[in-house]
Amino acid sequence: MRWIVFFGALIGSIYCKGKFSGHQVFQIKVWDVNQIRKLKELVNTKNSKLNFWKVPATTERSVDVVVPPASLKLVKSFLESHGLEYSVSIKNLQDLLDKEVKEMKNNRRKERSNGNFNYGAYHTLEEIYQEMGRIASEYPQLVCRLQIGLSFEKRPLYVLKFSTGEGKRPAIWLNAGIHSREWVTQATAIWIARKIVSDFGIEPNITSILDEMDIFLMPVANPDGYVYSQTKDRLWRKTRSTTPGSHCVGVDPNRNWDAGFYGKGSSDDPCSDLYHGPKPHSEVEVKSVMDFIKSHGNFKSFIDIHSYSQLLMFPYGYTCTKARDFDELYKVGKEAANALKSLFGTKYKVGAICPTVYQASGSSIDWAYENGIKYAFTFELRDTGLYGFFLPANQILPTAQETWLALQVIVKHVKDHPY
Ligand SMILES: CC(C)C[C@H](C(=O)O)[C@H](C)S
Ligand SMILES: [Zn+2]
Repeated sequence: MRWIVFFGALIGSIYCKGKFSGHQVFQIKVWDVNQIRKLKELVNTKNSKLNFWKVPATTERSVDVVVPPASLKLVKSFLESHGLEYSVSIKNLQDLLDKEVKEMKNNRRKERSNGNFNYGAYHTLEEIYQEMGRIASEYPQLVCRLQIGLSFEKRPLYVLKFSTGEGKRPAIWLNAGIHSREWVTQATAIWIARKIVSDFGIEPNITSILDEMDIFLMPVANPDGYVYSQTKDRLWRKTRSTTPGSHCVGVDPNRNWDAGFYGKGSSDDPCSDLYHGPKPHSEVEVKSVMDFIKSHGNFKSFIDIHSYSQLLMFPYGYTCTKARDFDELYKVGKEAANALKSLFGTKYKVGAICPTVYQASGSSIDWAYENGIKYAFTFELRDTGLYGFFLPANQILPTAQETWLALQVIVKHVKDHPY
């Protein structure tokens, strides 16, 4: 009898095993270009089922890769045989996932009983959309929740507009969650929404900015992907659109913009996480933002919030040629990174995308910059790989608070340097 129970439990555990059970994250040090070349071989190993969170790019940047249990031996011998130093930053990815799920469930119970939105927790799309609606209804003179379209799976694309005036005033676009698995970005964005309404009229900086400019904030730029990352695959990055002739789903919404589209640093393989899509703005989530910004016609800044690596970057990504405003953007970026660091000492690297990380074609800020929006920046929030996309919820508030300091530097510079 006991054997049956044992096998039942074993099978049960196999079928109930989490998707990431036994998956480890290796952080690989890269010291020279030869090692980068070697690691690129690993990236291109078909069916290795490796999920690269940070791809081999520069010698200043470690490579983070999720290794499934079946590939642990192979990867370790590959690294050791090529003299590549590595550490195991996450011993069992499933443990972090289980913790996240448990914390979200506990938090949901608390919020249902006390009716408050806990900004230090991760939320579902529905909860974030509800909080956006609540903020708009609490401060109707200052903010409204706009719908700029529907996602591929017909979910609303909501934006909060903060404005104290009429017409098409000079405006700033704050984008978050374009890559669904980067959960700290959606959480940071909804915290910023609450911060703006709480501080307006009290804190001089945001008050003076909103006296002259409008802010548009989109906490979840890829809602379908976000729901999928919460219900099916925590590491989902792309949209959920289907590609005729391919069994693979989704387009990388940060390779789908019409700026260097199709170029190096994107992929034409629908199964790649960097798939640029069949044409520029093929993704309704991207086209809706582009159409809104173009029809408005008076945006002066576009800031796209991602995670992770602690970087503050500006154009270009599709080429390593310097942008004409390189010096000014670098200076503003450095000031913003210093402001961020002043709170908890969190260090950010500042630079143009291509030389700082890798060539990335079709990115949002390259499109913005090439369409006359000079102050275009991409943030990569915490951390540098200890937790990566699984940043614990207890780091949401400090991340949001420090990021807000940096954003205020940028937005104040935009206000003080009209063009
Ligand atoms: C502009 C690029 C380098 C940003 C990056 C990406 O889209 O790969 C995100 C941080 S995931
Ligand atoms: Zn991203």
